[in-house]
Amino acid sequence: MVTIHKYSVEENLPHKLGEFLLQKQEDALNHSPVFNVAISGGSLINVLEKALVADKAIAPRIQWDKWHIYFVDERIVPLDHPDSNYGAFKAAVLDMLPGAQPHVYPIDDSLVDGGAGAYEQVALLYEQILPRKLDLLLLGCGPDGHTCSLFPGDHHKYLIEEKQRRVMWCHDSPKPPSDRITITLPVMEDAGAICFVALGASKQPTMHQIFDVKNTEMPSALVNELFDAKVNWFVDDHAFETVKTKY
Ligand SMILES: O=C1O[C@H](COP(=O)(O)O)[C@@H](O)[C@H](O)[C@H]1O
Repeated sequence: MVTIHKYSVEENLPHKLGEFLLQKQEDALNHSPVFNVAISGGSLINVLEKALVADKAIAPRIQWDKWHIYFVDERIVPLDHPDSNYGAFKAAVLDMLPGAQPHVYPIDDSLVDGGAGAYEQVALLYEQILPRKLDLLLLGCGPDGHTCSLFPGDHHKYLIEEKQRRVMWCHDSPKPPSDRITITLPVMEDAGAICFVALGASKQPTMHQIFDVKNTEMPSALVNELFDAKVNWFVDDHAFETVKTKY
């Protein structure tokens, strides 16, 4: 059974997420010198800024020098482009840190020349950079139920069905920018924990499909089904308002 952490605006979800991340940090550092976490882009980044930078009860307890931060997906644009997941994280979090910086591993497409096979090279390179087992994956969930750059529909099924390659690419994402690099399910299978964050009334139909209908055509619902015991969802009461099933 997945674990749902549901909060109202007054209950301050970013603070609760911050406490959860502190616990995950402690769990990891109890058995390892580093905390390996991979993050998404999109709306998650603003929540991370609130939880890890703006929250004065959480921020001083984050041991940034021990955090190794990877990305679960990236849009193929320059890293300083507003659509870059790394760029968004840098602007919202990294540039705001007053002291120690984490070790950060962007998915950097400028490492290849853009010729034939360039995307495959970026994916293969990132596969070598990613640790086999990440302590935590922090995921978003798009309105169509996509997570990372794993999109629903027959056209993108090859990404969901991939069993060998841990990092893949696609050229025709239904959500722009169209060229993307993404982790695949084997990375999720090996991860210690998975945590989704989904906020706001605009996510209501998606939450209904995932938690009532259990529509596993949606990659986020499939992640629930495959990895249930280690999956957490941080949701606000707006996003979860129309979910009927009790969790
Ligand atoms: O394009 C992307 O979208 C998803 C979901 O974003 P959200 O803004 O609806 O939360 C995100 O998790 C992913 O990393 C990103 O590339």
